[in-house]
Amino acid sequence: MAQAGQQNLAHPEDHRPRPRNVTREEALQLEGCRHACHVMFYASTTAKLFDRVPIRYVVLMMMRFDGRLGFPGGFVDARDSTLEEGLNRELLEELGPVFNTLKVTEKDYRSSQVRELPQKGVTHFYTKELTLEELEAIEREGVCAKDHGLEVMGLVRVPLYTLRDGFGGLPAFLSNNFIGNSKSQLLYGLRTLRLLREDQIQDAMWASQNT
Ligand SMILES: O=c1[nH]cnc2c1ncn2[C@@H]1O[C@H](COP(=O)(O)OP(=O)(O)O)[C@@H](O)[C@H]1O
Repeated sequence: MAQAGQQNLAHPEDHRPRPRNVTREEALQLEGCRHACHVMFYASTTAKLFDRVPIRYVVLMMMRFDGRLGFPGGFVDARDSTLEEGLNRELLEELGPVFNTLKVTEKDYRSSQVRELPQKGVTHFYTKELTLEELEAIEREGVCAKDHGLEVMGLVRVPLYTLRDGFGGLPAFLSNNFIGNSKSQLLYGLRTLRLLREDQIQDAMWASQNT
């Protein structure tokens, strides 16, 4: 799986080592590091905001217990025989009973990144397209999940449009605080799945940083 395109968004004056892309096989051979898996669920929609602005895709992230945005998922541990088993276990805890039947599989795997600090760890990223009905079932049943109101404060939809003021929508969303490399994973997902064009992504990033 090609790994190009997932960029590290560290501040230019931040001299900490950047996370680096590795293949799944390389990642699994690394010793002494924890593995975490996260997934971006998305679904296409014909809905329009104010009957005018096409939503195009519903992309799910979540507000975490620490006030930062991230994707559903978490650490894989010794209980789990595969990365996907660990991810599906986390999804059941965070998002609830839908994940007794809906499963993320190896074919949904997209990329892995290793970071050295504060401690060595690997984050594996998955994307999975759902029907709008499946995605809405996750949103509805999420309130019944074990972690709801604790580790998960709520699911949020990522606005992919930019409003006429040039900031509302995706640029404003990108100005939030994101956990780890989840912002870079979001942009990577939007880019590689072609949910947005490259110029739309660049414009939104520019507006987010300069407005
Ligand atoms: O959406 C994400 N993308 C990438 N890394 C993340 C994301 N959410 C959390 N992390 C990182 O993954 C690791 C596991 O955190 P998380 O809070 O998901 O696990 P847990 O629920 O098992 O405690 C931490 O190092 C955290 O910084």
